[in-house]
Amino acid sequence: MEGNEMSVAFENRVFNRRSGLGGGRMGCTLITGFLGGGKTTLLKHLLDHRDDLRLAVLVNEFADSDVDSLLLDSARLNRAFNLSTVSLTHGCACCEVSGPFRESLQRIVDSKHNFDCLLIETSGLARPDKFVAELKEVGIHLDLVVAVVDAESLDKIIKIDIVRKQLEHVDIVLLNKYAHQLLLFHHLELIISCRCDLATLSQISNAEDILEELTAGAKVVRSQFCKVPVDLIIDCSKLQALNIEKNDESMPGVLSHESLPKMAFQRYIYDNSPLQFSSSGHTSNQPSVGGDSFPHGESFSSATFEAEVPLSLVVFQSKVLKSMRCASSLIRAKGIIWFAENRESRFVFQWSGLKRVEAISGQPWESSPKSCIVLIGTDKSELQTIISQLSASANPHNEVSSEYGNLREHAKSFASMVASDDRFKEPSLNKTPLVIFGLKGSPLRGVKESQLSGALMHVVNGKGNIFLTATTFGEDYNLQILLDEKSTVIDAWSEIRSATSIVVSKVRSYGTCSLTCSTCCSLKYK
Ligand SMILES: Nc1nc2c(ncn2[C@@H]2O[C@H](COP(=O)(O)OP(=O)(O)OP(=O)(O)O)[C@@H](O)[C@H]2O)c(=O)[nH]1
Repeated sequence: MEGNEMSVAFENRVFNRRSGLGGGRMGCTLITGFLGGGKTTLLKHLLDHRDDLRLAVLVNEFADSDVDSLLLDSARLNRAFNLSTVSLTHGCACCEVSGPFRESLQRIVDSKHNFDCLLIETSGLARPDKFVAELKEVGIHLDLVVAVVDAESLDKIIKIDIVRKQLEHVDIVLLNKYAHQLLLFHHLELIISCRCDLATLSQISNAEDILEELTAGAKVVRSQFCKVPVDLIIDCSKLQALNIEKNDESMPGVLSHESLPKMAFQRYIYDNSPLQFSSSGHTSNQPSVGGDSFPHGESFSSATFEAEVPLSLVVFQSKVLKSMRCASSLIRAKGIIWFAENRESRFVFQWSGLKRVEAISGQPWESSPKSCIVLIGTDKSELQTIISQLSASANPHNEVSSEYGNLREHAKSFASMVASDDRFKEPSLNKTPLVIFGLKGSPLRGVKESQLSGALMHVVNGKGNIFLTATTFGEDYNLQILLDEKSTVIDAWSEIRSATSIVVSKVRSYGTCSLTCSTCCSLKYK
């Protein structure tokens, strides 16, 4: 597929139809914000908590890939809610896809589904103003522009021109990756998770100062994982409550489609050995990184890596992550990974904000497994290096490394160290050299295993010396570590232990458990 990927999902629920929220008129919310702030997280939250709202969803991706629909799991949504997906290609939505974008809007307007609200997620590098003009053309009334902002990194990214532009005309800003301390009084569990989250109080107040200056009176709402009331984002009646009037004319439609340079994006498809990369219809033996200079004052490039053979986790953590950490211009990476060491699981890989890295698997493959990773940055050569390392990690013979004998020995001794620490659950080893382990939760204290182990993963991966992946199945949340030849077991264990102390001390500082609970006591939370 060429060009930009935009998907339109139509919810086709024929039961319980109501008239649209705005007295028969379909509402429309535009979700904007820089790369990695949490727009897709907000969309997921809205879809999961929409009750009987009939939503049309339109997602725009900067890169030449449908990775966002993979991350949103639109295949599952389509099946569960009878959604249909339409792909729109070619270019960045704010510049080049006005034709397909308008066609999609028209389909929504003409559809018999009587949608309550259209949600549009712009790409993290899009200016919202062009969308506004297109909406106006097809007669869709824009109710709200919501920006999702990474509270931890706002002071760094605010220097980027597009970030400032995105915030100029918003009604609501979700200052994300933080949860307010007052939640303590509602539910202990939330205060604990907030204390394990990313932004500090000083980063929050700094971000609020920046937003006050830039957004001219937008309502700023602190959030964690974008967990805000759905009607804040969707219910048009909220507009009155917030005293916000959206006038389409207030958004400057300054971008002229014709005057903008054409944006070309390339994708790389790993096609077995010898390496072949195809990019926008042309094939080359040399990987090269796509993306022209960005027409909004910054120069961003994107590259997509795809492989239909599994990637070696050993190589991924020793080479790919290393090259990502060395790439100072890498801003965002995301995608789905098929690891040779854990073939049944589909890992969602995320690199965002201040180099936060996670790889979490919760679902088996629903179609043929493959990896698809999108990279966005400002230096093409750095993206190229990462692409080369990704290619090197592809395991065309689909075989598990012959070195696994040694790695298994490492795994066994690491597992015995974990087993000796009573803050951890009993570790296990599977047939690959992965050690599966995790922190104990405390149900009486309202501390879930997933919160503690998730926080541990962020602390450890944030430091960058070792790499933890995670698998989730319902309430179960397990971490996984693969100790390759370079990482010594003792160093890895000492790093995990000190990160555990950080995570546990946060719980101890803020928890107020008055129960005599053996789990808490054994976790030393008191
Ligand atoms: N710790 C933490 N992580 C968060 C929070 N909200 C989102 N994330 C993580 O941040 C990463 C990026 O979130 P996305 O929702 O994909 O961000 P996005 O704005 O859609 O990113 P682009 O599509 O690249 O523009 C993911 O790993 C999320 O799980 C939060 O409140 N706290």
